[in-house]
Amino acid sequence: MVSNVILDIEGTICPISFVKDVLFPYFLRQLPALLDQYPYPLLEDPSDPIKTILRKFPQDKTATRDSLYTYIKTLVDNDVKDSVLKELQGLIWAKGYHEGTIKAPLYEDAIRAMYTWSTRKDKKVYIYSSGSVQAQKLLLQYVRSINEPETAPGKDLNELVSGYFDTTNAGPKIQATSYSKIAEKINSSPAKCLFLSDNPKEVAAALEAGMHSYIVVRPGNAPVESAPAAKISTFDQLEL
Ligand SMILES: CSCCC(=O)C(=O)COP(=O)(O)O
Ligand SMILES: [Mg+2]
Repeated sequence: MVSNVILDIEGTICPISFVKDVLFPYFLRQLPALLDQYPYPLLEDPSDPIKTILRKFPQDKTATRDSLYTYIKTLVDNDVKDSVLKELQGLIWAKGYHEGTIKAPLYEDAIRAMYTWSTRKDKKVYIYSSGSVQAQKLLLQYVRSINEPETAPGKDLNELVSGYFDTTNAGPKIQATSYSKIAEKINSSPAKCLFLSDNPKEVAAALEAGMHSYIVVRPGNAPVESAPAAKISTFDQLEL
């Protein structure tokens, strides 16, 4: 029996287009002004959280403002799941979410299932995304159903989630050991966990760790050629 449902975010509970067309462009618009406020090379300053993150990028990239900008932009343009980039993005997106500029459109079946599972005594919902834990919490704090207008009042779904995992606290999403670690952290055997993701490599890693897993197919996702597991197109197909 499945006791823990672990959800990927992009391409699973929300469209990839929200990340590519809303979140990434918002981040890139804020980036020049953010980098302009510092002298280079970046020196240590524990009192400044942004500078502290920027200094985690490779030292040769932080030598000048332009080399740092080019490096970060290249990571974003290539959708590199770099943990320092993800930490920085979480910090920048916070402004957009809190100001009301950004609201995350979630698939209606995903919202419904999260409510249903989290209110059952025998189920818990977790998140595992390449986005930082801070970015995950923000995204779930400002949610609208994908079928509602952008002006719809936001819902906060964080109370439905029992824990958040990213590449920093669990490890890379395409490695089986990350899923074993998550199971251990939530005091569960992998056999009692179900992982849902759009990425077949992530699904293969979860299966290797002994979890149940399905590939989630949503409009706009990359076509899945060789599938390591069955595909679902809505969470309504799951009988848990
Ligand atoms: C949750 S933060 C925004 C999405 C993001 O940056 C990302 O890399 C999502 O990757 P996922 O593992 O959820 O497919
Ligand atoms: Mg995904």
